[in-house]
Amino acid sequence: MALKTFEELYAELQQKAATGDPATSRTAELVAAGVHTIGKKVVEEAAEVWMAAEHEDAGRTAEEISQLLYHLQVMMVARGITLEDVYAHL
Ligand SMILES: N=c1c2ncn([C@@H]3O[C@H](COP(=O)(O)OP(=O)(O)OP(=O)(O)O)[C@@H](O)[C@H]3O)c2ncn1[C@@H]1O[C@H](COP(=O)(O)O)[C@@H](O)[C@H]1O
Repeated sequence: MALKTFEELYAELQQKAATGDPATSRTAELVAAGVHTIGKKVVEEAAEVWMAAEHEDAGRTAEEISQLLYHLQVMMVARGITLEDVYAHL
């Protein structure tokens, strides 16, 4: 299985937000829905990471973390925040 990097996912999501069809792209659908909707997903996925870390195995926790990272990237794309904007604070 070819693994996707954080940078590759971000580039894909930028493309989906710009040209994707909300009927077939979850990213385009979320970006069209807006920051309020995306923010609720970020909080929901963060809670799922916490619950998985406390009560489930590492594999399930990793899956929830991937969903949180996805939704954080969707928020970045929706707000026009680049990877460099974030890396500058790390
Ligand atoms: N990595 C992800 C990814 N992770 C999570 N999700 C979405 O987040 C959902 C998981 O959250 P939930 O379990 O809460 O799902 P849900 O209950 O159906 O969500 P709600 O509709 O209720 O809000 C999944 O069903 C996906 O819709 C993702 N959607 C897309 N990607 C990747 O993003 C790229 C672009 O995808 P599209 O924009 O869909 O083409 C592709 O590489 C995808 O693999």
